[in-house]
Amino acid sequence: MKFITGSENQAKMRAVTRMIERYLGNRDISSASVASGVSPQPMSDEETRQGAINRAVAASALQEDTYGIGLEGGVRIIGRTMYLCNWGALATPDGQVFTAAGAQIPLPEDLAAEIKNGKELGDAVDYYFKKQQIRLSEGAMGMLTAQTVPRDVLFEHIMQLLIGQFLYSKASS
Ligand SMILES: O=P(O)(O)OP(=O)(O)OP(=O)(O)OC[C@H]1O[C@@H](n2cnc3c(O)ncnc32)[C@H](O)[C@@H]1O
Ligand SMILES: [Mg+2]
Repeated sequence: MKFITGSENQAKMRAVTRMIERYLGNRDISSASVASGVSPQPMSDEETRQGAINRAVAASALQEDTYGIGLEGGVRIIGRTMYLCNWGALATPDGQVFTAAGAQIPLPEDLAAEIKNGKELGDAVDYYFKKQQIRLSEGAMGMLTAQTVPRDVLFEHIMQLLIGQFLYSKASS
């Protein structure tokens, strides 16, 4: 079983590697930058989910007999509140695609306003917290939860949901 993650982001790679090793054992896992096919800053659950699916399918297509993983971050608005949203997808070599979403929390109003003005969340978060490259470490989720849920842990949960559905489908087929 060979896996390619459709991103070079270290927070995503940490989550993928840890969860595959935990549930599927020692596997060949690599990463490659692939197109998400959606905007750099997805603005809805639909768009974020599609980005994850596109990355997973593109990563799976890079090599023969390879599973592709796509993880995508975005925001979505409910009423007057903007929430962080994250989606993941696992594409199998035979064309199945599993999807799962992560937990969501509201963004502070100032941060939401920056994103509504066209700023990417990654840049807006660095500016807001006066820190560099937060998206590669604890992420907005980690900063806004006093580090109780850093970005890699959020992605680990999504990976558990993807691997779990995959194992269930294999067991029940
Ligand atoms: O290299 P890739 O895989 O593209 O990783 P990324 O950090 O850009 O992550 P996404 O494209 O999945 O996320 C879309 C945008 O939202 C930002 N983002 C998403 N979740 C974030 C988080 O928890 N903390 C900081 N930025 C986040 C991210 O930096 C992008 O600007
Ligand atoms: Mg990106």
